[in-house]
Amino acid sequence: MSSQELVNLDEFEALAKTKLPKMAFDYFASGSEDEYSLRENRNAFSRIRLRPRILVDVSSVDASTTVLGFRISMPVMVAPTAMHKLAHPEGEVATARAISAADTIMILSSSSSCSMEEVAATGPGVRFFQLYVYKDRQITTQLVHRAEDAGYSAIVLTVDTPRLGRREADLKNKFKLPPHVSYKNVEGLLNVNNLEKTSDSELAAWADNLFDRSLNWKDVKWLQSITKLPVILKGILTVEDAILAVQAGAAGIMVSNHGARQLNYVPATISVLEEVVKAVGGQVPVFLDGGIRRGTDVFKALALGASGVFVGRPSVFGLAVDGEAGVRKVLQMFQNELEITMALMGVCSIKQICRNHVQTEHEHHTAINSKL
Ligand SMILES: Cc1cc2nc3c(=O)[nH]c(=O)nc-3n(C[C@H](O)[C@H](O)[C@H](O)COP(=O)(O)O)c2cc1C
Ligand SMILES: CC(C)CC(=O)C(=O)O
Repeated sequence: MSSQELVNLDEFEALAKTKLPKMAFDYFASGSEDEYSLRENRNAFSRIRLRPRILVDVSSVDASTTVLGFRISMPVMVAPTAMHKLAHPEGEVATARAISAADTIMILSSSSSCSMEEVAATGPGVRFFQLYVYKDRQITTQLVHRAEDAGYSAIVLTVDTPRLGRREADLKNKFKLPPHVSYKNVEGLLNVNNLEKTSDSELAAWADNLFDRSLNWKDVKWLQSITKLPVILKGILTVEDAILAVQAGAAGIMVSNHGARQLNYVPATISVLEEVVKAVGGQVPVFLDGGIRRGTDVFKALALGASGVFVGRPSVFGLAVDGEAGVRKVLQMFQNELEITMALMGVCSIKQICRNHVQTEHEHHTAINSKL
């Protein structure tokens, strides 16, 4: 079946499952431990209702928006996900082409299977570089400078991964990269031959051996001291940390629980978005990822104050199903669903989306109780 026949992301995921080896599919799809947060990332969206306005002239609907000064076709961007060659032989190069064709922003994972230079060489496109801080700060610094040289426009520092969450599927599968897939950005830089086998998952052992667990707020300043690029902090789930992030000079915040792959029992990202926006939204853009699968999800996040959203697994499943064409189709689906949602909500531009367009579960119950 071609990706052109698929009508939603659940179908992409189901088809990806039939195409990929179990070890790869499980790595992409799973969350940590018993996956409470993974289910919540989706379920929390279904608890938010929409309040459409009618009889608005929606003959022209424009979903375009601006992120960090870049004009893009829609407020849906692509989150960093590692190891795209596990999904398709062309890896991140194919993903990058599809994203620039869709005229939106890609965050390239520092753990990509094509190098950041190979991705940059695919042609023009707005790209940010996601950073994991390695114990070896010299190599970390090199990565940041290479990203600058290759034309990346921001550094996205992931702050929720001092260790890898317990992904039981990976442990059971004894996750291991096949010979044709490697951490391209650090190839020849990090000594990976003598890694201590701390876990049955090679990925967890990689993080255990190489990631800098001492990473703390002072390092955000350190990162700013080695780059002129704006620094976005990815993985914030509390108002307290959002305030610290702004104090530390973050140019933006990503409310994210890493696709529910790190700490289980953290809340769904959409359920903490509004309090973070209330605390710091006036100062920096607040983005969200986690469980976005529909145009209506995008709309809900924007109504609760997000400046844009990112999708992780959807682009990987698109890639697995049909390479570059699959990722293009996934992004087209988001654009199309968002535009239809906007029209049915009585909204012609992203700026018109406001808080009154959504009703949370709590508001729904308050409204019912007040009538009793
Ligand atoms: C397979 C996979 C690999 C990921 N790799 C990275 C990574 O290298 N760096 C990072 O900051 N986040 C990584 N993430 C987290 C994503 O950036 C993002 O937060 C998450 O996927 C969003 O949730 P969603 O998949 O429900 O859209 C990864 C997520 C997945 C599913
Ligand atoms: C290489 C890994 C640390 C990538 C990652 O963040 C993930 O699998 O969630």
